[in-house]
Amino acid sequence: MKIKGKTVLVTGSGRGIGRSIALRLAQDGANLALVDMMPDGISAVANEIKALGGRAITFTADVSDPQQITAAVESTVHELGGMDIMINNAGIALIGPLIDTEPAAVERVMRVNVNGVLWGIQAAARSFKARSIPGKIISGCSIAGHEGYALLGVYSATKFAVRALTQAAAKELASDGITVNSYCPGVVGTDMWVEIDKRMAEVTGAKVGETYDKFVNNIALGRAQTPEDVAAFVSYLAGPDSDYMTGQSIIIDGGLVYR
Ligand SMILES: NC(=O)C1=CN([C@@H]2O[C@H](COP(=O)(O)OP(=O)(O)OC[C@H]3O[C@@H](n4cnc5c(N)ncnc54)[C@H](O)[C@@H]3O)[C@@H](O)[C@H]2O)C=CC1
Ligand SMILES: CC(=O)C(C)=O
Repeated sequence: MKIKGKTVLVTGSGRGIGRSIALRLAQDGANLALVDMMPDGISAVANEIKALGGRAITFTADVSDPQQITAAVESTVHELGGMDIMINNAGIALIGPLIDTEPAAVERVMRVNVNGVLWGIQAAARSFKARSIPGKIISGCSIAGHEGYALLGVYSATKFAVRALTQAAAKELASDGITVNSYCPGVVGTDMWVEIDKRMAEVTGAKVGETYDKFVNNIALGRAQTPEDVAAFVSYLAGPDSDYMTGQSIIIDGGLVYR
């Protein structure tokens, strides 16, 4: 209950990792603003939070549009009486060989994974500074932000960029008492990995399920990561025990990438 009474905005919280983060932080006592491009998921998650006795509001917004994400932050402050923690979780995958990658596909993944995180950092930092509060900004990175993966090359580049933004924002915002960190999961069994596995099968000729199994078999702890594993770490990043940490993109992957 270390974040009881705090207000948290989580992007991409209609399913997968974002949904688990929202539920975990609601259990920790936070009020939630749920943001996603798809309205149905966040509305279901809001109902789950309310059933737990928590408070949640929803905004359908595209993180790649700075106006939409700024509006979501401002409405959260207005409707919930504040916003203390921003979680830039929304992201999309792009799977395929670099030599075949089309400009439009690169632009799309950059707009969501890189620009989306930048606009989220910007909107949150402006809001924290305007209200003179020591907020926390937490973004979704990946093991692919520490190692470039074959057939996930552009996606990996976007996650390296998230690490760079995390470091630069931490340096720029430290004097305002704002901390900026990222979480770097490994192989989490969400819809994103269903898509990665399916597309990898199309590109490499592997059977459906084979690529996922190959990745999971390399995890030292012997199992795929659950969204709840990620949410437990984000709970630490959102709480006061991480107050002295800033500029870090921390791997939590069950033992797959060692840095
Ligand atoms: N699944 C995995 O193994 C890993 C995922 N990650 C990262 O964690 C984050 C969440 O991943 P998952 O939950 O697996 O993905 P997911 O695909 O299951 O869920 C992503 C959510 O984000 C929303 N979203 C996508 N684009 C959006 C946009 N432009 N604006 C607003 N919402 C948008 C989707 O509607 C969806 O609800 C992503 O940043 C991903 O790159 C990092 C490492 C591993
Ligand atoms: C989706 C993702 O980030 C990986 C490396 O699995």
